[in-house]
Amino acid sequence: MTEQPVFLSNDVVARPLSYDDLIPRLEEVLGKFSRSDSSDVVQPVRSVIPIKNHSGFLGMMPAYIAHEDTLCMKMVAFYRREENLNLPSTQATVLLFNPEYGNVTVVMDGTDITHKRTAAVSAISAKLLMPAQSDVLCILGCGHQAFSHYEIFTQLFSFKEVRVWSRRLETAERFAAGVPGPVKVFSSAKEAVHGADIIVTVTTSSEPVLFGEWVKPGAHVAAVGACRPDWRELDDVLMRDAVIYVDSRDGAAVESGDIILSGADVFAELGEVLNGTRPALRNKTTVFKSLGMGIQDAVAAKLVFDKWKSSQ
Ligand SMILES: NC(=O)C1=CN([C@@H]2O[C@H](COP(=O)(O)OP(=O)(O)OC[C@H]3O[C@@H](n4cnc5c(N)ncnc54)[C@H](O)[C@@H]3O)[C@@H](O)[C@H]2O)C=CC1
Ligand SMILES: O=C(O)C1=NCCCC1
Repeated sequence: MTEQPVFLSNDVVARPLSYDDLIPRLEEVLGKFSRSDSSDVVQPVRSVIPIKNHSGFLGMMPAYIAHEDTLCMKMVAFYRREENLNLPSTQATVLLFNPEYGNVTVVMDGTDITHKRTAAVSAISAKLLMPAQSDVLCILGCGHQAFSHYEIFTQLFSFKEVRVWSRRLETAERFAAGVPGPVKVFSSAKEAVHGADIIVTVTTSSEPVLFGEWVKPGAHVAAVGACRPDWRELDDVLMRDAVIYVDSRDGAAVESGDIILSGADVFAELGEVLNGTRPALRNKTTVFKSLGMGIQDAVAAKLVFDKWKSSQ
């Protein structure tokens, strides 16, 4: 009944977690989350405490998915890392519980889960909201999330051009050398963004890095960084002019500086678009403001554990 929990290291977690498995599961759970009549999915807004001495935060992300009886908690520490490139900006651990007894059955490194489920949700937003003809992908920020976003976006879609920019040119050059396909490195974000159909922002910046006046009308932006109420990646012009989609309205109202400080209205949750209760306004400039959700980690962790068990 209360056996010792299994520990799965990041190598073990990363192997079985494929985007092909992840995307349909994420679409399903996002849809359920956004149904007002559904009690199948329980997930409060993340509770976050500051780690004052280290410019960091610790987020607790519990989730319960009743129909598959998955009880999960991710704990994620994240930091503002403008200066110190040798320290990680995000560290996550995922726990799976036995829902009947309440004991922890599995402890997993949450690194790969966090990289892949975040990129997969951005890709879902792009599938729904990017212009029908999307030739140019631009990624601002060249860290871990940039790699996972590059991986899934180039797997799912065909771009004629992939562009990158980061605060430091050498980081962008290292990124370009580390991915399998051709990438154009830019030393200016404005030039990188010019004419792009999809823009992914994956920086640890707390100030805007993307400005509305640079963005091509009709483009889609997946905004992944700036997960604190006083942090920004996007300026007021973009937030005012674009149609804003989020993963969770409740989360966005509490955690997203881009939404709170610009006063922008949220048009829809991604789950509402997946359910067909709100439209995907593909012809307009759209922003998907991602904050991350415990249910996303729960479905990813369940996939990993089921595959691991069947391989034993
Ligand atoms: N929405 C979600 O579900 C999730 C969001 N995140 C957030 O995504 C962002 C990226 O995460 P990682 O790739 O893991 O971080 P990372 O530390 O690996 O990479 C961050 C990148 O941003 C660049 N950068 C830092 N400050 C900048 C500035 N002022 N202007 C432009 N570029 C700057 C760095 O040079 C680096 O290339 C973070 O803000 C993180 O908190 C992370 C996980 C999940
Ligand atoms: O959902 C997550 O995981 C994270 N969200 C925002 C900040 C870092 C991790």
